Amino acid sequence: MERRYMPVVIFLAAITVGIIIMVVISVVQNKPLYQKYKYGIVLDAGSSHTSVFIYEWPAEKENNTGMVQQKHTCNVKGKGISSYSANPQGAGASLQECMNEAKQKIPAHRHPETPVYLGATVLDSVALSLKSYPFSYQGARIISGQEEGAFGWITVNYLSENLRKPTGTLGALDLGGASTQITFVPQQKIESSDNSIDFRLYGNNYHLYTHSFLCYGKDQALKLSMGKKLESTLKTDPIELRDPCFHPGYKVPRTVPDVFNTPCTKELKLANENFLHVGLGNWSQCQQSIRKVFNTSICSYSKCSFNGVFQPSVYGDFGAFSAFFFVMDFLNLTSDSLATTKEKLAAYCSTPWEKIVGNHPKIDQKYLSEYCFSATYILTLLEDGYKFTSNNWKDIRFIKKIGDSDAGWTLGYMLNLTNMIPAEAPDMPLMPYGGYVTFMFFFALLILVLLLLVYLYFHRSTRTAQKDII
Ligand SMILES: O=P(O)(O)OP(=O)(O)OP(=O)(O)OC[C@H]1O[C@@H](n2cnc3c(O)ncnc32)[C@H](O)[C@@H]1O
Ligand SMILES: [Ca+2]
Repeated sequence: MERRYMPVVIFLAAITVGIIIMVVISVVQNKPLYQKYKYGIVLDAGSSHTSVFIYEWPAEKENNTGMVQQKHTCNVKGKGISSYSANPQGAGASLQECMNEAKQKIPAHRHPETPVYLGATVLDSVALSLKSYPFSYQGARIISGQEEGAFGWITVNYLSENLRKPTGTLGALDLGGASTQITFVPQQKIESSDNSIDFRLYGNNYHLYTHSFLCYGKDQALKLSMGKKLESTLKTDPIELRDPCFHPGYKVPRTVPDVFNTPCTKELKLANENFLHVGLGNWSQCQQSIRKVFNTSICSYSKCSFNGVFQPSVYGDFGAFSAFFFVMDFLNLTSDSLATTKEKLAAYCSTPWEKIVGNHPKIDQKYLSEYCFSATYILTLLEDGYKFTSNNWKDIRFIKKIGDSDAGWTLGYMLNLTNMIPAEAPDMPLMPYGGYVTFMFFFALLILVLLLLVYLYFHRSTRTAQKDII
C-alpha cells in the first residue's frame, strides 16, 4: 500500500471504531425501549366498600422505582364484603362487574400470570368466586392495622420517588370507615415495639413509627360519639338526641340498635327503642362532644397520642388520604391555616340543613349530613389526637392521587408481595442520562471533524496528484 494512503486508513479505522462504540452504548443505554407490560390486581375489601385496583409496569423494569402505575380502578357496587355475612355467595357475586372489567383491561395473553391479591377478612365464597377468573389467584389475607399503615407509607413514598433519594420521606395518614392509621419516620426513639416497623428498601434502612386505631375510622367514630351522647339521653322520654354535629333543621328517626350494632360500641348497653336524631349545628359543642371519644388522661410512655398509645412528636410532611381527603376536599378546606379551617367549618356546621341540601342536590344525603361531624372529627383527631399544631398544619397535604395512582395501602401491598422493591439498590444505567447525551454529542462531533479531515486530505492529495501529472 502506498504510504500516502496510510493516514486515510487510520482515519477510516478510527471512524469505524467510533461508530461501533456509539452503537454499543446506544444499545446498552436504551435496551428496554419497546414496552411490554405486566399486570397485578389488588382487591381492597374495606369496611365500607370494596375496590379493585389494576396496576401495570414495563416488563423489563420491575426493580426500578416509580415504575408501577395504576392502570384502572373499579368500585364494587354496594357496601363492604362484611355486609354479606348472612349471604356469603352474594359477596363473591358482587365482584363480577369489576372482575370482568379487569378481563377487558388486561391483554388476554397476560391473564394466567397476573396475580390477584385480596386484602380483607377471609370469606370463602369470595375466594371461590375469584378462583373462577383466568388470573392467578394468590389467596386472601387479613391485613393487620400495622400493615395497612406501613403499606400506605410505602405507596406514597414509592409514588413520590422518595425511596431512592436521600431527601426526606412523607408520613402517611389514612382515615377509613372503621379504622385510621398514622405512619412516619420519627425523630425520637420508638418506646413501644408494637409501633415500630423496619424496612430496607433500595439499600436504605427505614425505621417507622406506625399505629392503627380500630374503631376510630369515621363511621365507627360517629357511632362512638353518638353512643356517648345517647347514653346520657336514654332516660328522657321521648328520646331525642340533640346533636351539635348535625345541621340545624336536620331531624331523622333512628333506632338505638343502629348505633350499637358494632363491636366498637358493644360495651354500651343495648336498648330497643326509637329516637329522633336532631341537629343543632354548633361547631364548638360538636368538638367538645368528639373530644370525649379520645382518652388523653392515661399514658405510661414519655408521650402518647390517645388511649394510652405511645406516639413520638409528628415530624416532616404528611400525605393524608382516603376520608381525610374526601371530607376536606368536599368542604374546600385542603389549603387553609388551622384557624381559618375552624372558622369556615363553624360557619358550615351552623348552615341550615335545608340550605345544605339545596346547595348540593346531587350528593348522597348520608354523606352530606355527616360532613360537619366528619370534618370536626378530622380536626380533633389531628390536633388533639396526633398533636398537630397551627405551626405544622401546613405540613399536612390532603391528597387523593400521586400521578395517576391512588394513595392507599394496595400498591405498597402488591409491591411487597411481588418483591418489586428490592432491599438493595438495583444496577444503574452505564452513565446518567445527561452524561450519556453529552458523551454522544461530543463523540458525533469528533466523527464529523474526522470526516472533514479525511475529505480535506483527499481533496489535497488529489490536487497534488493532478499537479504531478501536469
Ligand atoms: O379502611 P377501612 O376502615 O376498612 O374503611 P374503608 O377502606 O372501607 O374506607 P374508605 O377509605 O373507602 O372510606 C373512608 C370513609 O369515607 C367514606 N367516603 C367515601 N367516599 C366519600 C365521599 O365522597 N364523601 C364522604 N365520605 C366518603 C366512606 O363511607 C368511609 O366512611
Ligand atoms: Ca381502607
